Amino acid sequence: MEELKEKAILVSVILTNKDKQTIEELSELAKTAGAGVVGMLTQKRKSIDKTYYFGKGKLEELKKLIEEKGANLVIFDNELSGSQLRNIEKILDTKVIDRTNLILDIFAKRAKTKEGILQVKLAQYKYSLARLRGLGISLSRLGGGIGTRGPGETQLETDIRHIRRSIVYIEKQIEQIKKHRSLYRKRRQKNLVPIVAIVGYTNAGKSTLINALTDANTYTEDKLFATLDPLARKLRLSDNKNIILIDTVGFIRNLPHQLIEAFKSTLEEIKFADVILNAVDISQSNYEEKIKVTEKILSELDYLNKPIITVYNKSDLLDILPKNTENEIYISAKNKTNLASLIAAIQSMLKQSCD
Ligand SMILES: Nc1nc2c(ncn2[C@@H]2O[C@H](COP(=O)(O)OP(=O)(O)OP(=O)(O)O)[C@@H](O)[C@H]2O)c(=O)[nH]1
Ligand SMILES: [Mg+2]
Repeated sequence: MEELKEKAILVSVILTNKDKQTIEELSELAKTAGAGVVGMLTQKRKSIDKTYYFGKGKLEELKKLIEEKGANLVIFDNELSGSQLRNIEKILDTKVIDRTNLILDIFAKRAKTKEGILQVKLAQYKYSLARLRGLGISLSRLGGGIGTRGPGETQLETDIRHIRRSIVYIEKQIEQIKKHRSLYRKRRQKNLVPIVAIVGYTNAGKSTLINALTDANTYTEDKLFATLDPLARKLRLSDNKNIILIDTVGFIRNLPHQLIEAFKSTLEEIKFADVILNAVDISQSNYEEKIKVTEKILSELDYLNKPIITVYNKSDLLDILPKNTENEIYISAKNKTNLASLIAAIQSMLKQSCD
């Protein structure tokens, strides 16, 4: 029997001209999370409405669209505050979530290892805490003092306390796992095996590439965030030297900061890389923007000073294959095209960084 899907309407408030393509990505995210997209609504605005995020007229239009399409979920491309979520939900009488929550949900579904699960939980708790705190402020603004201390507020306080305690508990567990991880790393470093980390926008083909280069059987899928946990695989080069290839979680524009925070220990694997491969899906028209997103996240993590090879993947979908340069290699991980050039580029980059 087919799974009963949530029927979602996507809403995007466009504040700048650059925001155009994000609703398509939101649609991919919604599908990855298992929702069916039944409608889309966009609005251009100069500024954000504090109470409803966007205009009230548009909100009425959205309500009609929900009825018309029989939708039971509304997903906002923009990040909403706790009180905005609540206000919109009240008017629409339908579940409302924002992009951050959607991404967190996908991560929660994908997480398999203990560390992955803990990291996602941590991010989700931090997300909830921020939303609840916002509500706390808006509730206390309703007047404060006698009469406003209803059971609702008490419940809110209990919830906040519970979440805070859970956060501390999870952080301790993650710290423990981190220690184990660094032991492994030290052992690897002792063996002086160079590390090559594959990073890049989600769905660029990172896991396919690691599979093509080694006999790893990493999970790949034409969905966003197929990989959450870093996977290390040994690759023996022609000179009989080994390198370690590391697959990493995919990046996305406006990656929720709670997730970057929570996944810092996983992303730390990149810190110990000798060379970074930035995998890019060259078949996408906006691939340059995606390179920038990856570079921005790398720079936020302070890893941009490492030698980087840009690996233009999916070049089988191009009509003409552009020429490789020293740090730009065109490959097809799927067809295993040009992998020898990529390995040669890695070797030469490693040599340079050792000299
Ligand atoms: N045409 C073509 N498709 C490819 C190529 N490499 C990967 N793909 C497809 O692109 C999709 C994503 O591949 P993955 O390897 O899962 O991508 P990823 O970067 O690991 O994605 P996340 O783990 O979600 O961040 C899959 O459907 C692959 O089959 C390629 O060289 N050519
Ligand atoms: Mg992957």
